[in-house]
Amino acid sequence: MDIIRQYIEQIRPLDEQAMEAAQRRLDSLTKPPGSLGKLEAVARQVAGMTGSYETGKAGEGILGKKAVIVMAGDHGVCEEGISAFPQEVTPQMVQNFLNGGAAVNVLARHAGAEVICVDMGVCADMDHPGLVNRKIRKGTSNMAKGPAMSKQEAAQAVQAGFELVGGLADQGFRLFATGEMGIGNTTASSALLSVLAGIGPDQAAGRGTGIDDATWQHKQDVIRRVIEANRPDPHDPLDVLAKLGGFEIAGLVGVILGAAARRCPIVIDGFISSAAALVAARIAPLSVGYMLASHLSREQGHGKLLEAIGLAPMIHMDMRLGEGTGAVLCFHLVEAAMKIINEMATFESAGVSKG
Ligand SMILES: Cc1cc2ncn([C@H]3O[C@H](COP(=O)(O)O)[C@@H](O)[C@H]3O)c2cc1C
Ligand SMILES: O=C(O)c1cccnc1
Repeated sequence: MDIIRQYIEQIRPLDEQAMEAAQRRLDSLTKPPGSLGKLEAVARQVAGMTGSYETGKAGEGILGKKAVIVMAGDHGVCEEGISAFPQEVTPQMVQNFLNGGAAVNVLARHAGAEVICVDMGVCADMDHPGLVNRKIRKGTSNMAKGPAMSKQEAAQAVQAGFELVGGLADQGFRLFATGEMGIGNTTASSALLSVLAGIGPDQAAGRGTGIDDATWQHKQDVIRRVIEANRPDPHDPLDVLAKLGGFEIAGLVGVILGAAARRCPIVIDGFISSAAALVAARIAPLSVGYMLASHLSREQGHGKLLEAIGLAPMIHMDMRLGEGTGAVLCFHLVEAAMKIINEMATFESAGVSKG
């Protein structure tokens, strides 16, 4: 797909000089070298993304405005009985996001971030002034019987996410998080992990919204059937995404690539967001430099997913919700890291003796 090739070409490696300057600055601050651990690593990485550690001039936040992009879509594979909740919860939760009552809304308000809610393929007619409509189709096809999406639909969803982030960057947004809503999407994400990382469904699939033992075994069988029915090519990430993904997952792939193309940090949420991140990493390996993994979800397989991308999570909070909740929580840490590198006194300015 030509458009995706163009996106890949827009993603540049991290700026090594800016990272070295950040490291020198970190080592000049009034603390033993390296003593702020991952906060220092985050500050250095963000400097590599943006080209300088000297942020804070943008006004709204130390990096600029911040947004969590919550993409929603339904999944045909729900017909197979793989979730503890019915499909109508997807549009009901979208309404909840729009009313400001979901967990991600509360945490986004706490972090001073906007929630951008996007209909990528919800199985209902949604009409609300606050909802971004990028609906590809009302729900994917049942991937236990054939491809979830056509390759063209998957590319269209990636394009929607990429363009959305570009538009937000034009409005001064500089720090992004991924979020999603879609009953059944842990099944799609587990199937993506299984094929892209070569892990059996018994290791790749977790309990999602909280299924019992029998349903968990059944979910693994469904994933085996899904892979058998589609035979995706593990070396063709767009093929895997189209056959086993979802509209919201494909949209998030575009969001991640779009943030990387704009040299903005993209904080990755839990299991489903990380499945999108793995697809993005396989499409454009340089995009990994712009990713910050937020938390380690309780969902089985999340650790392996992050390992396959080469990311380490910032926090362990025993969360397993999605929506972008863990990622938004980590906005505080990313901003804290940038404040440390910009605002701390140096040994010289504070007159503190070096060791
Ligand atoms: C009320 C409610 C709110 C949610 N917010 C996120 N999810 C999470 O659960 C779903 C995935 O789990 P599964 O694959 O088992 O269906 C996704 O929508 C995910 O975002 C929710 C689920 C529910 C029930
Ligand atoms: O980690 C997640 O994102 C997750 C886990 C279970 C259910 N929904 C989301």
